[in-house]
Amino acid sequence: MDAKALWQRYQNWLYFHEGLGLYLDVSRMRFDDTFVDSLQPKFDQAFADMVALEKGAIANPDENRMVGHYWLRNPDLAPTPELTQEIAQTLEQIEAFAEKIQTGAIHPPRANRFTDIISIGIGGSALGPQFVAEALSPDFPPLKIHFIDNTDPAGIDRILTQLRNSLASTLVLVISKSGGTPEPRNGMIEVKKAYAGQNLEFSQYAVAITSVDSNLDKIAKAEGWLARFPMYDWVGGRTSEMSTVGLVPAALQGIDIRAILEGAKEMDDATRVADIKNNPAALLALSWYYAGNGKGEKDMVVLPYKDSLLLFSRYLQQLVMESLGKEKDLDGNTVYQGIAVYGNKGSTDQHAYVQQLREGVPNFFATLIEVLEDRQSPSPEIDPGVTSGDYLSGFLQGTRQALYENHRDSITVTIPQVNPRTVGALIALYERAVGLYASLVNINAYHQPGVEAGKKAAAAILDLQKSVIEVLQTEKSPLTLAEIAEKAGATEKIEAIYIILRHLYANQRGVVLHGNLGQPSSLKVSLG
Ligand SMILES: O=P(O)(O)OC[C@H]1O[C@](O)(CO)[C@@H](O)[C@@H]1O
Repeated sequence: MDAKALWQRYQNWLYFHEGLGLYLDVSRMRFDDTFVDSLQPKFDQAFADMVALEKGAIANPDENRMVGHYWLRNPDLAPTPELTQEIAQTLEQIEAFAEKIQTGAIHPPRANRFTDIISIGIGGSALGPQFVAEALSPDFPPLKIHFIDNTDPAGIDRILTQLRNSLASTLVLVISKSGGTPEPRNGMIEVKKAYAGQNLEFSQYAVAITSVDSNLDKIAKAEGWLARFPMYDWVGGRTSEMSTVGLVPAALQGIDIRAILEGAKEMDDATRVADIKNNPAALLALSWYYAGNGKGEKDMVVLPYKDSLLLFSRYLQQLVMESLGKEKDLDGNTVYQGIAVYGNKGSTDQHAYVQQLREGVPNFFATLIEVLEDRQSPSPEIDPGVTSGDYLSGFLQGTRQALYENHRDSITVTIPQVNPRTVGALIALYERAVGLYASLVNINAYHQPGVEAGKKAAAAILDLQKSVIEVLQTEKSPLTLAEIAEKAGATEKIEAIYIILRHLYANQRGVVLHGNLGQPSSLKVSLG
């Protein structure tokens, strides 16, 4: 396409949201009008599905749940007056709590105010809060947030060591919708022990964000924690940033949560429009469908050209991949759907993997995120008439152009600045795009059956570990792996037993391995 035609295509397809100052450019996705027309019936269905979802249909049939994250930013849309009221009241409670914490009206027993937060949670109970903290937390927040988002002992130690001298003024948020996920549970237990180690009464520092009557909720209630905030079954983990999960940590850091909600609401209004060309989420879904042939054949590389948006790709990874990565469609057919997402930030990645994007295997499409405002103050000149921001902007355009010239497609999302409104709008944009795309490919975007399989397998390994220890406790002489497996009634699990024992041995957990560690059949095992 010559320059003139390309400029025309750019103008034809450019989407602009005036209120948010947000642009979306899909002109560098090479679909033609015939392709767009061919998808119109699927889009008609997708728009209709979305209307039903917003009205409270059971859009997550396997779990028999409504899907209501859109109500969080516009409570009047909730299907019952009770829900509308509950959403509004919870928001007020969050704000009141944050204010009391920040002013010291609620303070820890041995300090006049809280200075830090440990946020314990995983997946949707961590990624949104992490993304928002990185994007929006002020340089000197009223409370500084630290995350424990795994069951890695060294990772937990790192946070607890950093906070060793300020634990007495550190608030702990335990965030888990189900209230039973092992990683946050382990984190909570370890953190609780650390507080006990400093003679601090954990309940006076702890806040639970979880479903009413979950295991976590019961513990928090029984122990009299500082506060409990409800999480709703009609909000999925990966779409929970605008529920208590995201809003409590954000408010505590002094982030304007009403502005996040407002930005999301404005975007929700824009993405409700049943017209592909005038709906930015539909334009994204169309582009994704085009890029991957409706089968996820191309990966989505997300490159925000702004350091504070670094975690956007990680956030999107869960939103997109946990929602769209499905074996079965809604009719039970095996479809193996999904879109792989990765990325960090521009122009940093220019010096890492953009070489492959430009010249290597063409198995992706890029999403470039542009932020118009360089910084909040005037920029010094690096060269005469040129600033660092000009370089960043130039690198973005350069990458977009270089990719296009080599037949690599890209989408560009442009926002005026990174602020609570635009961050809320970005989240809402992608939530809706995922929902629409799921309808286009006829899958349930709101369940995650695959994760359960991994959780079950992990639980089975921990059960096996118990059986192996029991076998070793009843045997006086060292045993081979085969003997242990047989006595544990798990001959087919000998490899897992070897890996369990190697881990216990490496951590001085009372297991001794004699023989060549690299030759499992030579090993004899005993309790030391
Ligand atoms: O908030 P919870 O219930 O601890 O779950 C954490 C995460 O685990 C998952 O259920 C599975 O990975 C995610 O969907 C969820 O965000």
